[in-house]
Order: sequence, then C-alpha cells, then structure tokens
Amino acid sequence: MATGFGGPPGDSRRGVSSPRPKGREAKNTFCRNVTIYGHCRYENTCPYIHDPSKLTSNENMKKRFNVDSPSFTPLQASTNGSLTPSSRSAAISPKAANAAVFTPKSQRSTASTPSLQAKEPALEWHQQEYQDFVPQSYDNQMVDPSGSASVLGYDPFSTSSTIPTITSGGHQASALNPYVQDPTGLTGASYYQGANTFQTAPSFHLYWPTGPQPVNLLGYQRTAHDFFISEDLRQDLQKKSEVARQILPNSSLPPIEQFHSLVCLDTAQHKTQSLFGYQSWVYKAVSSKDGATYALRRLENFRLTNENAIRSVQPWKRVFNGSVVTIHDAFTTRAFGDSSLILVTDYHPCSKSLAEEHFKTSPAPRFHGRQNASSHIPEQVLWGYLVQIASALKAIHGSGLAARLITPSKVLITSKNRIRLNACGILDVVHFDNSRPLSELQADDLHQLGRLILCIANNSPTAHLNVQKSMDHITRGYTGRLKECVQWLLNPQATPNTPTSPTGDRPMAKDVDTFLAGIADQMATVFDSTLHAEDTLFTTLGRELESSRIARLLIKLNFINERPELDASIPVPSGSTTSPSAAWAETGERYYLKLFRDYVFHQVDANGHPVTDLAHVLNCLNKLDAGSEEKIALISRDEQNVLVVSYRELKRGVESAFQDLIKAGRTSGR
Ligand SMILES: Nc1ncnc2c1ncn2[C@@H]1O[C@H](COP(=O)(O)OP(=O)(O)OP(=O)(O)O)[C@@H](O)[C@H]1O
Repeated sequence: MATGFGGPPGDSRRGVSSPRPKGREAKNTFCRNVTIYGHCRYENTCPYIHDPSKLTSNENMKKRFNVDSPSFTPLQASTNGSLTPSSRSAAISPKAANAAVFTPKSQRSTASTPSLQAKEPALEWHQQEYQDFVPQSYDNQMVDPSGSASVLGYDPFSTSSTIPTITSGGHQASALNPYVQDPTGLTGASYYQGANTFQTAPSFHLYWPTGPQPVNLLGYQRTAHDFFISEDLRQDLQKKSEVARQILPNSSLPPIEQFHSLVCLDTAQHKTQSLFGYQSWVYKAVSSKDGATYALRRLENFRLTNENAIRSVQPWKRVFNGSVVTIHDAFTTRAFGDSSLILVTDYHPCSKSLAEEHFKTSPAPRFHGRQNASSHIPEQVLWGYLVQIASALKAIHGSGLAARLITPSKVLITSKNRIRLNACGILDVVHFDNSRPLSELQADDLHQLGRLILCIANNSPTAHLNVQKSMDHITRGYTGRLKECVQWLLNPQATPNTPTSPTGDRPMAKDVDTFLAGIADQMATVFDSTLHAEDTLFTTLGRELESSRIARLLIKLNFINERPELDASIPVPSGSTTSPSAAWAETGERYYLKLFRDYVFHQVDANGHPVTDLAHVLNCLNKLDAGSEEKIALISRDEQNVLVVSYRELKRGVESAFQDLIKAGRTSGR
C-alpha cells in the first residue's frame, strides 16, 4: 500500500526503507523526485539521473514524444463486440498481440487484500524491503466481519439509526432506514456516517451536489464565506440564539407559573394605555415544562370579571398561520403584586415592531422628532406586508375571529420582510362583555390594514389623520394599483369597478376573500419570491450539511491522531503489525494518518512559513471522505521518507483505526 521512495541512498526510517539503485540501473534511471516534485533535493548525492537529456537514447525515447513518434491508434471493436487490435497487431509480435486483456488486480477478486504493490507507471517500484501494512479485517465491506465490533461498539449516546415502527400486533419493531449506512444501528458512534463500513465509492445520498469545490484559488480569493453559511445569515442566526438565551443575573422579576428567567422586552420609555386600556409589558420567559422560550404579555391591574372572558383565547390557540404570532395560553396572576392578565405566545428573538422599523426617529438631537426622510419603502415591501396580513386575516376570519389590532406597534417583523400579527386575542378578553358584532370587527380589520399601509407608505404614524394628503403622497410615490388597493381598504363599502371588483356592476362584499381575489397577481409575485428565498435557504442548508460531514470526519481523525494512552497499556484488537507494547499511534495506518494530518494542516511554503489554505484542507478532507483513488505523497517529519498513498487507503486506515479505538474503549470499560 504505502510505497516509499527515499531521499539519500541507503536511508531507512520508520519501517520504510528507500530502495537503493545499483550499477547500470541507477545510471540510466530517471529520478522520481524530479517526476513528482519537479526537482530533487538530494541532487548532489542522488545516483539517479536528473537531466532528461542525459538518459540513454532508449530511456529518452520512453520519456518523450517527437515528430517520429507513432500516432496513436485506438483499438477497434470487432463485430462481436470485443476489442481487437487492428493495425497494431501488425506492428507488434503475434504473441504480444494475443496477450490477455489487462485486468486491474483489484477487479479480479474483490475479496482479496488490495494490491499494495500495484505498480504505477510513473512510480514503478524496486523490490520492497519492508513489511507492508495490511489492515487485518479489511474485506472491502466490513472492518469487522465477525460483527463483534458492532456489539462492542454500541454507543448509548449515539443517535439510533433505526426507525421504530409499530407492528400489527402493537409491538415495536425496527424498520430499516435506507439512508443509513449501518442498518443495525449498533455500531459504535453511529453518528459518524458509515462508522463501521468501508466504501470505495461515495454514497451519493450523503453528498450535496454543489458542484466541484473551489480549488486553485489565489490567496485573496479564498474566504471562509465561499464554503460556509453567508456571513449575514450566520450573524443573524447567532444573534438570535444568543438573545433567546439571554438572562438577567439579578432580575427582580418573579417566576410565573411554570415560567422562569423573565426578561423584559419593552424598552419604550413612555407607556400608553390607549390600545388595551391597561398598561402592558412583554417578557421573554423559559417554560420549565418544555424548556422552550415564550413571550408573555402582561396587562397590569387587569381584573377578570367574567370566567368566560379568558376562555375566548381558546379558539386563538387553533389559529396556526405563518403571519400570526401563535397564542398558547392565557391566565391571571398575582405574582407581580397586582392582578395581571398574562397571554403566552411564541417568542421571536430579535424581532421588532413595524413602528420601530418604520417610524423610528433620528438619534441625532438636531433631527429630534423627525422621521427618516430617506426611507422610502419600496412598493414590493408594501405588497409583501399586504399579502402576509391578508393571509393572516384569511385564517383568522375563517376561524370566526377578528384580529382587532392591526397597528404598527402590534405587527412584528421577525426576519427580513417577514411580518406577524402580534397581540391578537387580547381585546377579545378585555372587551368580552361589550364586544361588537363579528362582521363589524372583521370589516374593521380591513380598514385597519388600509390605515397601516397608508401610514407606512407615508413614513408617519399619524398619516391617517389627513387621508387626502397621505393619498396624494402615495399617488406621487407608488403605482395606481397600490393606491386603489389602499383606497378600497379604507372605504367603508366596496365600490364597483375597483381593482378588487374588476368587472362587477354591483358593489361586491367587502371581505377578506374579495380582497384576496383582487390582489391575486401580487400574491403570485410574493409567493414566487418566497419560493426563491426557500431555495436559497435550502442551498445554504446543503452547504452546512457538507460542513457537518467534514466536522464529523475531523472529529474522527482527532480521536485517532497521536493518542498517547493506547501506546502500551491497552492491547489493540486488530494489532496487525504491532506488538501491544509498540506505540499504537506511531505505527501502521496511524502513522500515515499522522503524516496526512501534517499534509493537510501543517503545510509550509518554500520559506518555511505556515500555509493556511482552507481550499486545500477542504479539498483533502472531501477526497478522504470519498475515498478517492488519487495518490498523495506524505513526507515524514524528518523529511527523510516519502509515503505514496491513496485517499482510498487513508480512508480505510481511518475506519480501521477508529474501530480499534471503539473496541479498545469497550474492552477497557468492562
Ligand atoms: N412575541 C414576541 N416575540 C419577541 N419579541 C416580542 C414579542 N412581542 C413583543 N416583542 C418585543 O417587545 C417589544 C414591545 O412590544 P409591545 O407590543 O409592547 O410594543 P410597544 O412598542 O411597547 O407598544 P406599546 O406602546 O403599545 O406598549 C416589541 O418591540 C418587540 O421587540
């Protein structure tokens, strides 16, 4: 397998000897260092020939083509389908022409140990003077055919790769998961893909088809962003995860029911009571029941006069729509020293309200009180809001409910252009006793939606106070289609011949269905953007899948490389080439895995400076994971020996050494 060729003649280290050419053979042999590296560092003492022109004519002819070289003539298929030499047979001896077709050794018998001396034309070998390393249990399929490793290697911490299914008798049975390389699920650390199998070809269902990895890039072209999740998305997700876990060490907020670790999300200095009739607060809290984080809205000093009022939240729990903040529960509490109403909803980290997004004042004192003049909201964003809220209203009205509060401070932006109606259901509890008819409330939802878009398009929370002026602004900045849509929403009754009632002569019903039909074209556009966004996220997910695959491989390599404790104390199960007292990490396949680690991570340039080339690392690790036939030259740390080894052999070495570790771990644990 590992073939070595030496530096200075007679050098022999770490079980790898350098074959020494003798007599005529050396005089007329071209140095392989030159073939591979382009130069030989031992040129002064090396007995091989370094200048091709110095080769004798015969040897020279082998290396070069010139105008006298015979042209290449492909074999021609005979009528019976077999390949027959045509004119070639005339040029070579009949014996040679009738020679058997060459069959690579490894194809003759898949069960045999792969040929470790397979001769490469360029790396032809002299008689090997050292013992080859042969992995004991390599049989092209299972590292441990006896299956003992499978039992020994059972890891209770690994995710089981079997899917439990219920048989007709009600008993649990294990169904085979076709996507798992180890269908028994018993092998050690089955969280490693293919932990106990060796595959010569990549498993295509494990690889994301992102095309070739970028290699041969210049230094300045290589950035981590080329390979991993985009920087913006990474920061966004990490920020959300950090914010979601944030707690205040000396918080005076009490735990409420099963909710603990309360953090107040309200940063507003001035609280108004106009919307609910009560001062409201929003907290982030963790539930001890399921460990999830929720948002709790508290209405201070709320007195529940009717038991049924709080039950009006029940139907809201069934509203499951992407544009509504999901409601989970409602209860009253005295934990704050008053009687408070608590509404439990989904928590969306780092979200802000449309009011915060669009009506924020400039922080500079001289601009105090002024809206951001530059923030003209693109029309597509407004249509996005309209479509999302229309979809929310469709779900809400369809459940026999009304949103009742569609106002900029109660619509959350949870990610870019993604909005959700917040604070639904609260007015149903608060105004339970003096509620208006549902049809009226639902019609009002559409009116509030018109007002919301009017205010955002005008960049002003009070734009609805002067509708004519605000509509003029929309006329100047947006299409007639948007203007007509807002007008339709704001009008108490639908009028004929509006975009939302395209052909009708009679007034159309003013409900959410009519509205949705009127904006169908915009819904198609928004839907298409959503699909594109989903595609982008899937591509990103695919890239991260690659990263996790590489991470698993790295973890495995690090388990193996330079393990000190296995050196003498623990008998190594396979122990093919070593006695138990020999250094496990320094012998057999572990030795060239160590050199491989140096090759991947510890490369230096011509001046001895470290090379930190991410593309090189990923390239090597991907080839290792795929078990490529490509060969690489691994140089010993003393630079005296070179091992030529294929990624396929390295991969087999990783699997075998890892199985050794699993077995040693289980044996010693008894
Ligand atoms: N479900 C939620 N998930 C995450 N954050 C939320 C959630 N609900 C509200 N918030 C955060 O709490 C902040 C305060 O919300 P709230 O509804 O009280 O708005 P407000 O601007 O304070 O309005 P008001 O003046 O009516 O109290 C929001 O800006 C938002 O950042």
